[in-house]
Amino acid sequence: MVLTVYIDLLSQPCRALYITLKLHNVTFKTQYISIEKGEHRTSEFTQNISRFNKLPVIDDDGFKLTESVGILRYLAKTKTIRDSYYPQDAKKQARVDEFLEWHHTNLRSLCSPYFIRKWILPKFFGKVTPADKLRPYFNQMVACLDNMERLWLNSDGLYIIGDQLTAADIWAACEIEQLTMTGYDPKMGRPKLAAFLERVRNETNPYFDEAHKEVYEYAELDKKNSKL
Ligand SMILES: N[C@@H](CCC(=O)N[C@@H](CS)C(=O)NCC(=O)O)C(=O)O
Repeated sequence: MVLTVYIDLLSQPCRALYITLKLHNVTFKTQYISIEKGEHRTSEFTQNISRFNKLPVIDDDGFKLTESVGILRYLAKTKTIRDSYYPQDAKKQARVDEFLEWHHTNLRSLCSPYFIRKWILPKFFGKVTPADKLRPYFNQMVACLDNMERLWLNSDGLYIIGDQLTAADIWAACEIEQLTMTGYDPKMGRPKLAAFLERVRNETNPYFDEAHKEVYEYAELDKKNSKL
């Protein structure tokens, strides 16, 4: 049975997984689930797909798995994933994992709270967070992006780890790119981050743009609306 992937491309880990699969020519069937419409919270989803009610989820011939990084590691063992992308050598793999772990407790934990309050809650649920309540979330996102610039992109390498694209770059770029939907430009004042994002996009296109189609459309729309 062909690998089935349950995703919503407005979700960062879903985009990272989608790009990974496309980059490696893995055959898969996409099952789009709308988080906005609550399709991940139906009893059918809970019973048959995932009790965690989160995306992405894969179903590989009846083997269902959640957590994008866990899925990446499973794919690296069961499909043809380039060694440079998720290396099998213990030390090289540990470097990619080092970033992926940092990502979850930093980029994701410190940037998405602002993204959720500034964009998701008003857009989909009509819940507006007052500016003074938003400020601490904004500040923690800015500090985290500064750390990305200062701590991870401070070497002469082209990517987060050396000169070759790894999964770390995709997980990072997908997280950072979505912040543009809030009207904030993460590249501004961060030249290394700007060059990095451009490089990742160029290296992985057309898949990066395919995955980010809705993100770009919303970012453009919000830019226009904020000018009105
Ligand atoms: N750590 C998980 C995160 C999964 C996650 O939080 N997915 C979000 C979308 S980005 C989701 O499904 N949210 C739906 C909800 O919480 O209701 C991963 O990397 O896969």
